[in-house]
Amino acid sequence: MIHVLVSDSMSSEGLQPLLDAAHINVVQKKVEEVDHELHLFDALLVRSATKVTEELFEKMTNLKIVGRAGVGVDNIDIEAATKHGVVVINAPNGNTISTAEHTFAMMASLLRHIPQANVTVKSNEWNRSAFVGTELYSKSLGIIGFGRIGGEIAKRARVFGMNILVFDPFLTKDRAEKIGVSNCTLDELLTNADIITVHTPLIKETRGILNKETIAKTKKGVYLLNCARGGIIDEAGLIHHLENGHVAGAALDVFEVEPPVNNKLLKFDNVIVTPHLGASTKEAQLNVAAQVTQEILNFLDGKPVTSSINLPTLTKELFDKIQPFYHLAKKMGNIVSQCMKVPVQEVAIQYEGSVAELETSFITKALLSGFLGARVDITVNEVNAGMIAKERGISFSEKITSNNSGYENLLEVKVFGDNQNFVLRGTHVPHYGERIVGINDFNIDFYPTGHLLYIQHQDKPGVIGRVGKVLGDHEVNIATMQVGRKEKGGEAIMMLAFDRPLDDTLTSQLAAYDDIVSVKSIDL
Ligand SMILES: NC(=O)C1=CN([C@@H]2O[C@H](COP(=O)(O)OP(=O)(O)OC[C@H]3O[C@@H](n4cnc5c(N)ncnc54)[C@H](O)[C@@H]3O)[C@@H](O)[C@H]2O)C=CC1
Ligand SMILES: O=C(O)C(=O)COP(=O)(O)O
Repeated sequence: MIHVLVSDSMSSEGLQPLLDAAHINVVQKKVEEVDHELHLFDALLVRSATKVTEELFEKMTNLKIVGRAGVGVDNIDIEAATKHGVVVINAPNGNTISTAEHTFAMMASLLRHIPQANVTVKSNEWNRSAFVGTELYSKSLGIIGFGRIGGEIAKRARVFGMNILVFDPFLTKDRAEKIGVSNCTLDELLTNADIITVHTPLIKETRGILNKETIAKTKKGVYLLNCARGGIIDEAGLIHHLENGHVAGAALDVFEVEPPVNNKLLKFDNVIVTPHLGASTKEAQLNVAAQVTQEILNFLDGKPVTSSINLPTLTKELFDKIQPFYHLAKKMGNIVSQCMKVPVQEVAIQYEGSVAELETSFITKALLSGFLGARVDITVNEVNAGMIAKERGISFSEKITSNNSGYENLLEVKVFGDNQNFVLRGTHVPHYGERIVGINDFNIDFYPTGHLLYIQHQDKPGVIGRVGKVLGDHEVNIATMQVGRKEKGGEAIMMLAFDRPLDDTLTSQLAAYDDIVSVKSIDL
């Protein structure tokens, strides 16, 4: 008998195939209610309420798979799941429409003061002049984060006669053209939008993307919406601009702390709120429950799953052989992604030497997952990297070459982006480890780990000394340093490694020097 625990409320229609399976025992109870039987369960199904922690994995010793009936997996400790050998799956597109519709409903409500007016009429007031609204028609809607939900909102906004401004650094020209929107810079969006809505994942780059400083750049009287994740709009910054009257109103479905406790935002008349209801429709709940149910059934049946977000199931023998290249490829993808912060159309990987005899498709996916990992909400891995690349309009290819560049094995990745290409070469030396041996046309040799600084500069006396002095003046210790050049006095590169991350002011200071062409900080 297989035991499945469903610990958050879920559509029973969606769960039906699991409930019908004779060999599966489904228990619909909260984790706390089955504390003494946790070791029995093979599968766990959750929404956002259950916190799937390391401690829970330790108690659920028989657990093989966690299914998240929704998109965000921030309530699941993915690293712990992977460590415990538990596959985590989600339902990435089951609630897209519902969340887009909820955002739209919030936008209309905000501009027409519907929640506030509703309260007064029910309190026997009839004050029409207090609730004069604003039309959506011909207003500019700024969408920050143009993935599944952002794209659906744009379609609806167009029908309402709105102008659409999009900011998404990873949106390719092709996809933008297909949907009929044009990408702009964040500043262009901030200064031109009448209404701004955020639909990015909550990651380092997007936490507080709207804050005291960025909101100050918006039009006076701007409306702001967050139906993605609490923290993408910095709550303190929003409060500041509500108090000074710069922001005309805000609609929030999500909060930095949920449920909100003593949150000042709830005190503003021009802030309307819902309790994280984006995905709460019958349809979305049926979709997400049915999707994870099917995936769990496939998985328990030994069939492949399509929306796994952590490690795939690999035989140990195969994994042992490709493990060194897996780690190298992942880091190479990550380095390229951090050096190419522009939309990318193509990733081409080439294998040379002994690595070409292994399961290269898996290594290609590892490289892609390293590349995409910094750009999307869900944890990208070898299982879903190809699918996500395709969704983002990024094509990828792999080629085995008979070239002999002198290395026992060599991986080369070429990335083609908007007006910019990048080439990185890496090798794995047994008993010595991973090495990056080439960047664009330059030969170099460094260990890809920790905090790195990649500097393109002119090969002139004093440049290296100046870099050393700036870092020294800031008490930054250089752990290792490699330089490469093509010809005397021409273009050159430096790769420096540090024991701690560098702050942005330091990289900007270095980038300002005449003979320094670019400075990119890389964290692995
Ligand atoms: N309120 C609710 O109940 C729900 C909230 N969500 C949240 O909505 C968010 C978006 O979901 P999807 O559209 O399905 O995800 P998605 O992954 O399809 O789209 C996210 C987009 O954000 C972009 N992005 C990444 N970093 C960025 C940056 N620094 N600046 C601007 N754009 C950036 C990505 O390129 C991508 O296009 C997720 O965080 C999800 O958790 C999702 C469903 C329901
Ligand atoms: O899918 C998501 O990311 C959501 O935020 C929806 O969360 P929920 O399942 O409604 O608790």
